[in-house]
Amino acid sequence: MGGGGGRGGRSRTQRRHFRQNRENVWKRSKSDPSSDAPNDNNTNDNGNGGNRAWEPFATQNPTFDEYYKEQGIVAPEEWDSFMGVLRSPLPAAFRINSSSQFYKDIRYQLENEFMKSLQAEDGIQVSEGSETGAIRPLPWYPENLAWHSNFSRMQLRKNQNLERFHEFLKLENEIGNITRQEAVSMVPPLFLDVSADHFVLDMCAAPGSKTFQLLEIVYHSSKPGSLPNGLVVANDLDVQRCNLLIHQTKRMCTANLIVTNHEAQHFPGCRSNRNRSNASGKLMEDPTISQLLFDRVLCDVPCSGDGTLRKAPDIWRKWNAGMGNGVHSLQVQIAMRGLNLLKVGGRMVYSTCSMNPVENEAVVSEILRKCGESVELVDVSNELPQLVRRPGLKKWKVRDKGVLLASYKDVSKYRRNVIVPSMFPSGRSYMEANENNIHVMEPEEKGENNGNGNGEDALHSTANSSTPADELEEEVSNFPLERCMRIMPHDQNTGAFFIAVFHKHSPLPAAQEKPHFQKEKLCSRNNEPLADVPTQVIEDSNGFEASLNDGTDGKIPEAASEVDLLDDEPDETVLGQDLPVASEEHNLEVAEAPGEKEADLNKGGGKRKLQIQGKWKGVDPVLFFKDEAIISSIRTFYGIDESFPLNGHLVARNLDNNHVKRIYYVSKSVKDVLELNFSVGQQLKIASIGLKMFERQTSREGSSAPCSFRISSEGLPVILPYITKQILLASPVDFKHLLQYKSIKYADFVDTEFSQKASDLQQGCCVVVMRKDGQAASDPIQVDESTIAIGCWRGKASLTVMVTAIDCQEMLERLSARAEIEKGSSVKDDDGPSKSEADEEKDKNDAEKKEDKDSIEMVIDG
Ligand SMILES: C[S@@+](CC[C@H](N)C(=O)[O-])C[C@H]1O[C@@H](n2cnc3c(N)ncnc32)[C@H](O)[C@@H]1O
Repeated sequence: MGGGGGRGGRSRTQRRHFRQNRENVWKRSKSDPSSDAPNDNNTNDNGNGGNRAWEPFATQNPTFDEYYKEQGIVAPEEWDSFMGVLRSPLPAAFRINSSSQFYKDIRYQLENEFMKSLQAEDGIQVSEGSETGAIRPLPWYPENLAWHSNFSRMQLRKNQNLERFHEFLKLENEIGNITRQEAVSMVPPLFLDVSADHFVLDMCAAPGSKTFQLLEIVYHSSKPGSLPNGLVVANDLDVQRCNLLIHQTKRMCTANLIVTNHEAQHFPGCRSNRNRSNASGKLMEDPTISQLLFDRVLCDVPCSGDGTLRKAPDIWRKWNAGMGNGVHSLQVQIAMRGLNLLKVGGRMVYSTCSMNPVENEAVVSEILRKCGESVELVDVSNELPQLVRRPGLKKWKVRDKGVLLASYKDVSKYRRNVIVPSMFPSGRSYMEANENNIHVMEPEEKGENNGNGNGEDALHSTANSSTPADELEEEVSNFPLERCMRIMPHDQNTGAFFIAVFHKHSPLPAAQEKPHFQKEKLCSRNNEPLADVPTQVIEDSNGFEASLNDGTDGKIPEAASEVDLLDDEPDETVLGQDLPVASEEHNLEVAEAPGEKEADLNKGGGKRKLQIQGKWKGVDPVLFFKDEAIISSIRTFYGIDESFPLNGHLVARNLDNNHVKRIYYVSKSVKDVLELNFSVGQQLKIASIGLKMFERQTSREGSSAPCSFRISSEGLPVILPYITKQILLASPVDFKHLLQYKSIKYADFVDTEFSQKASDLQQGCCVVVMRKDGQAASDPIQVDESTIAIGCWRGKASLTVMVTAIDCQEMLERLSARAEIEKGSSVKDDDGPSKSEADEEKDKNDAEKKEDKDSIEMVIDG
C-alpha cells in the first residue's frame, strides 16, 4: 500500500523541494563515471536534444587490445564490431519491481502506452545500435519485467512525450517501483533459481541492485499477502557502500533482509554449540537453526570491471592486466567461502563484470580443483534460452609486466608471490613442475625484460624466447569450462558479464574445511590490508574456523594494492540521491561513530577511518524488543489480531526501551537467524535488519495520544490485514482529497458518514483504506493484494496523512493512470505485444482494475 498524490495538491515550496529532490537523483558530474545517464557523458548528443558537446573520453588502450586479441576473446573477424560497441554508450535498462502493488499497472503502461507512443514519435533518432525500437522488454527476462531504452538523456528532456517518460522513470525509480540496472547485471540472480523458502546469501552485495532483485524474486514466488519463509543476507565489506545498499533496499519494505558487514572470505558460519551457556552459567535455549547455511549463494565478486567500459569509459585509461591478476586470489577465497556456506544440494552463482579469464575461467577452474566431485559446474544452456551468451574459454594466458605467460613455469621467481599457479589453465604449481623434472627457466635465462622488470608497455610472448618448444605449448583446461557464460557487448547491445553456476553435491573435501585460525584483516576497497583487528574465531559450516586454504596463505597479491577496483553497479541511483522528505525520515542504520563527520572522508585516510570505526565500532546493537507494556499497548490500540505474531518478531537498536524510537519487524526466518547469532556470541555484524514497523511520535500531540507509536508506511502492508481498530474505509473521492491536500478538517469530507467515523476514532495514528467499487462505507474492511491504504493521524480537528509527499504523488498518479487507461486514451490492445499466459493473466487483472477505475473516475469527475 503505497501513497500517491497529485501535483495540484502541493504547496509551491513542496513542489520545488520535490522537484529538486528528483533532479538530484539524475544529476551527475559529466566526469563522474558513476553516472549511468544514457548517452550523456562521453558523446556529442546529436539527437533532438541539442548539441551539448562533452569532452570525449579516450577509448583507446593498446594494452587492452593486445591482451584480449591474444586471449581470443572474440573471433578476429568480429574484433571491429566488438570494439565499436564497447566504445559506444550503454543503453539504459530498468526493472519493474514485481513485489510492488502497482507492478502490473506499470508494465501495462510501458507495453500499451509508452512503447507505442514513443515509437510513434516522428523525428526522434534513437541512439546508435538501437535496432529494435525506442523501448522494448528484454526478451530473456521473465514476464516483461525488464526493459531497455535507447533514448539519450537530452532526448528525454527535450521531447514532450519523452519528457513524460523521463518523469515516469524518475518517479517510479524513487518510489521503488522500478530499479535502473544494467541489463547484464540482472542475469546472475536469474540463474540462481531462487524460491520463496530459500535462505540466500549475497556475499558482495553493495550497492544492492542484485539484492533488490533477489528479494523481488523471493517475494514474487511467495504466497500473496504473506511473508516469505526465506530470507536474503546481503553482505559487503565496505561500510559506505553498505549504507547505499540499505538505502536502496529500504524501497523494498522487507522484513526478510539482513545486511551484514564482513569480509566475504571470512563470512561467519555461526555454528551453535547446543550446550553453550551464557555468561552467568545459565544454559541457553537452543536456537531453531544450529548453523548458518544457505540454499543459494550469489558470489558477485569485486573485479577489474572492464565489462562496464561502456558506462564507465574512464576505465579505458586505467585498464591494465594487473587489475585482474590482483583480484584473482581474493575471488577464489570468496567463492570458496560461499561454497562452504552453501547447503548440500544448493546452488551458487559466481559472477563478475569483467571479461578477463584470470578473474573468470581461472577462478572457476581453481574452485573445481579444490572441490573435486563435491561441486559441479552446471550446464545451464537450457535456461534463459533467449539470452545470447558464449561458452567459457578453455585456454588463456596471463600477462605480467608486459609479458604474456602461457604457463606457471614461465613465471619469474621474483613474481611468484604475485602470479600464482591457479591463474593458469592447468593450475599446476612450480613445485609440481619441479617434481616432474620440468626445467623452469628463470627470466635471466630467457632474456626477458632486460632485467628491469617493468615492461608493461612492451608486449613479449614467451613464444619468442629461447624456451624449448615443448614447454611453450599452451595449457588447455580439462574442466568443462564451456558451461560458463560470457555475455559480450556486441551480441545484444549490452555491457559484458561472466557467469558460472555451481551445484554442491556433497560436503567439500576435508582439506577445504580444515581448522584454521585466521586473523581477519581489515581491507580497503582495493583489498590493501589496513589494520589488524582483534582475532576473531570464525566458524564455518562444519564448525571449523574459516580456512583460506587456497595456496596463498591468505595473502593478497601485491598487485591488488595498485588496482582501482570497479564495481558492477557503481552508479545505482541511490548515489547522490537526496533523502526522502516529510514524515518518513531517512535513517541509515549504521551509526556514525562520535566525532565522525562527512568532512573526514575527504581528508586523507578518512575512508579508512570510517571503515575502521563503522565496521567494528559505532554500530548500534540489534536487540529483541520485549517490552510487554509497549507491545500490548500497541496491540490493543490497533486491535492487532492475535494471529499476527509480535513477540519475538520485534527488534530495536537501543538498549533503553524508554528511548526506543523505532521498532522493526522481522520475519520468522530472520528471527531464527538472529536467535542463532545471539547463541554464537553475535558473530554476525549486522548493519541493518527488519522492516520499520512502529515509530514513536515525539510531538506533544503525539506523545499525549493513547498509543505513542504510529505504524510506519513501510510496515503497513504487512500488518494491515490484522488491524481491527483505528481503521476506516474512505470513498475514492475523499481518499484522493486526502492525498492531494494532506490534511482535511472533519467537516470538509464529502462523505459525512466518513467524517463522523474519523472523528470517532481515538486520537493518534489510524489507517484509511480506499473503498472499492460497490463497497459501502459501513461494509467490513477486507484486505487483499489490491487494497490501497495509507497511515493517517487522527488529530483534534482534522485528519492528516502520514505518508511522504512522493508516495502521495505516486499513488495519485497510479490512480489517474488507471483512469486514463479506462478512458481509452492509450493505444488499442490488439496492437500490443503478443500475449503469453502471463499476459493473459495480466489482462484479466487489468480488466478487473478497469472496473475499479471507472468508478473512481466517475466520482472524481462528478
Ligand atoms: C561487483 S560489486 C557488487 C555489486 C552488487 N552485487 C550489485 O549488484 O549491486 C563488488 C562489491 O564487493 C565489495 N567487496 C570488495 N571486497 C570485498 C570483500 N572482501 N568482501 C565482501 N565484499 C567485498 C565491494 O565493496 C563492492 O561493493
